[in-house]
Amino acid sequence: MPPLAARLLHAPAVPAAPVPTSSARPSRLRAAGAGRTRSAGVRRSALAPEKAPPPVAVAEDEAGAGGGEGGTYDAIVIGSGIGGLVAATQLAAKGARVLVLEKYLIPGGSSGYYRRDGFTFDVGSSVMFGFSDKGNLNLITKALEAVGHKMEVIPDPSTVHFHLPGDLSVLVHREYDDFIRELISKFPHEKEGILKFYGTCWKIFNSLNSLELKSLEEPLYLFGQFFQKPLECLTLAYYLPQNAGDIARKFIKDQKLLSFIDAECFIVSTVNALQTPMINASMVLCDRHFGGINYPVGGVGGIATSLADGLVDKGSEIRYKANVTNVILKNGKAVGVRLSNGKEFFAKTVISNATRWDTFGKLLKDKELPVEEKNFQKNYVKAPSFLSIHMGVKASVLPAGTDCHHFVLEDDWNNLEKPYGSIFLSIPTVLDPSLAPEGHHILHIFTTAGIEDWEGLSRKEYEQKKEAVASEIIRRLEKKLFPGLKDSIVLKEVGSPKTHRRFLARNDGTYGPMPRGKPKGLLAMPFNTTSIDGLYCVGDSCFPGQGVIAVAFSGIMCAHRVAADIGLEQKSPVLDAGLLGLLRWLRTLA
Ligand SMILES: NC(=O)c1ccc[n+]([C@@H]2O[C@H](COP(=O)([O-])OP(=O)(O)OC[C@H]3O[C@@H](n4cnc5c(N)ncnc54)[C@H](O)[C@@H]3O)[C@@H](O)[C@H]2O)c1
Ligand SMILES: CC(C)=CCC/C(C)=C/C=C/C(C)=C/C=C/C(C)=C/C=C/C=C(C)/C=C/C=C(C)/C=C/C=C(\C)CCC=C(C)C
Repeated sequence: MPPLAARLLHAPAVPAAPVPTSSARPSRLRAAGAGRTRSAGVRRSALAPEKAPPPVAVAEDEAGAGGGEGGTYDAIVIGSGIGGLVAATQLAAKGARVLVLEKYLIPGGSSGYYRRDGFTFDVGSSVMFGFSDKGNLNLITKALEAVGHKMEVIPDPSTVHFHLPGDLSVLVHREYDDFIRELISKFPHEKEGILKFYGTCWKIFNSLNSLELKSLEEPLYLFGQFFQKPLECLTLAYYLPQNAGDIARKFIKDQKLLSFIDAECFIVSTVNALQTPMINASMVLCDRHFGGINYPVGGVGGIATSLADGLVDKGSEIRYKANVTNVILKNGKAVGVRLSNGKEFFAKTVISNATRWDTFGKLLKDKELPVEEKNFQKNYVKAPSFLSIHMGVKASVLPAGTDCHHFVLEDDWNNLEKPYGSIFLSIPTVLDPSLAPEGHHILHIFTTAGIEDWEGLSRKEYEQKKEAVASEIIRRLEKKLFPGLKDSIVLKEVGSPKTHRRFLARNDGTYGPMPRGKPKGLLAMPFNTTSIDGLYCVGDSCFPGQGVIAVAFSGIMCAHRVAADIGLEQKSPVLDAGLLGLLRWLRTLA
C-alpha cells in the first residue's frame, strides 16, 4: 500500500528499466541469510536488466505537437495506477479505443517500482492478493489474461507474521487449517468464537467467489446475478452494511483476541475492525488461504508494465509525463482533458484514477462540489499517508527462515492506529532473490504518518526529520526482530507523506478514504459513475476501497459500466435510471 520514497531525492531523469515479466524462476525460498557473496552495487543482468523501456508508449513531451491529435477516443483514463490500467485494459479488450495519460515516467502509481544500485524496490507493499489461478476473485491474474499476459509468481508460504503486545506472535500460514490451529493454540478458550468469526468470513468469500464480477451499477448484470445466485447475492446484500468488528463481537469476548482482529483489519484498511467493512475483511482474510499470496517474479512493478504492454497490444495508447490539469466539460458533460502543456484530448468518456479529492478539488476546481461528493466527504476523510524506508541490507542480518512480511506493534495495543505506532515490513527478496545483488536483502519498512507532521519545514529540517524518524523505526526493528540491523545497511532511502504526494499525485499523500466514524459497511462507498455525465472515477476512492485487488475490482466495474454507456455492452436506460437512483438513495442512508 504505501509507496516509496526515495524518489524525492534521487528521482532519475529516466526511470530504471521496467521489471521483466518473465524470467528464469529463482530458486524457491532460499533460507534467509544464506548467502550470496556479491556486494551491493553489482547488477544482476539476467533477472533485472537495466535496459530502455519497451516502446509501449510515448512521453508526452516527445509526442507530436498540437492539441487533440489522435482523434476522439472512447475513453481517456487519467492516471495509470492499477485501478486506471485495469479499467483501460478491460475496455481495450472489449474493443474500445483508450488513451491513458500518466503524469509520471512509468506506469503503476503506488504499485510501481524503482531501481537503485542493483536493488529493485516495490514502491508500495509487496503483499499481492488476487494473483492465483483459482476461482473468480483472482482479479490481477484475470486483468492480465484479458490482454494476453501472464506473470510467473512465487507462492508465499505465509501472509504476515504478527509481532504484537505481550509477546503475542501469530504467523498467518498459507494453509487455513494451520493458521486456525495456531490462533486457537494462543486463545484455546475462544476456539468456538474463532471458528465462527472466520467461518462467517468464508461464507461471504464463497458468495463473492461464486459471482462473475462486473459492475454493480449495471442492472442487467446485477439482476442476472440475483436470478442465477439468489442465496449468494442475498448473503452479500445482508453483509454489505456491516463491519468486521461487530461480527467479531458476536462470537468473541476476549479483548486481546478482538485486538488481534483489529490488527488483522488494520493492515489492509488502516482502521480497526469496527470500521472495516465485513465484505472487505472477508475478502482478504480468506483469499490469502484460498488463492494464497503470490509474489510476481521480478517485482510488483511488472504487473503495471505488463498491463501497459497489453493495452498497447490491443491498439490503445499510453502517454507518460502527461499531467492532466483539467477535465473539459461541454454542456455539463465531460468531453476531454487538458494537460499542463496546454494540449487537449477528447473522448466519449473520461475516467479519473486520481483520488476523488484530486478529481473534484483540482481537475474540476472551477465547478462547485456536487452534492454526491459533499456526502462522500461527510462520510470519509483522507486516510493517512506513510513514512517509508527502502533499504538494502547484508543478508547475514536475517535469521534463517525469516518470513517475508511482518507487522510489529510492540507494547501497547492503543498505538495501533497512531502515527508511527506500528511497523509494516516486507522482505520480498526472501521470495525473489533476483531483486537484490547477491548476499543482500531488501527491507521495505513503512508506518502510517500524516502530512501535517511534515509541512512547513526547511529543506534541512525536513531531511533531519526524515533521518531521525527512520533511525527510530530501525532501532525498534533492531530491538524486536533483527539485532545488528543498523550496521547491516548498505542502502537506505526514506520517503515522507510529501514524497507520496509529489510522486503519486495523491492529495496529502493519502491512501484513499477512511470512514470518519463507524461506517455502515460499504454502503456509503461510491461506485464509478459520478454526478457529472461522462465522468467516471476508478481506484481506491471508489467501492470497495484501498488495496491492489480492490482497485482492480473497481477497474473491472468501471470498464463494464463505461462499455455499456458507449454501446459496447448491453444496457437498459430505464433500468439504469432506476438502479442508479436506488444506489444514490442507499448511500444517503449511510
Ligand atoms: N499490496 C498492496 O496491497 C498494495 C501495494 C501498492 C499499492 N496498493 C494500493 O493501490 C491503491 C492505489 O491504486 P489506484 O489505482 O487507486 O491509484 P494509484 O495512486 O496507484 O495511481 C494513480 C496514478 O494516477 C496518476 N495521476 C494522478 N493524477 C494525475 C493527473 N492529474 N494526470 C495524470 N496522471 C495522474 C499518478 O501519477 C498515479 O500513477 C492504494 O489504495 C494502495 O492501497 C496496495
Ligand atoms: C448493489 C447492491 C446495493 C447490493 C447487491 C448485493 C451484491 C450482489 C453485492 C456484491 C458485492 C460485491 C461483488 C463486492 C465485492 C467486493 C470486493 C471484491 C472487495 C474486495 C476488497 C479487497 C480489499 C479491501 C483488499 C485490500 C487489500 C489491501 C489494502 C492490502 C494491503 C496490504 C498491505 C498493506 C500489506 C501489509 C504488509 C505488511 C504487513 C508488511
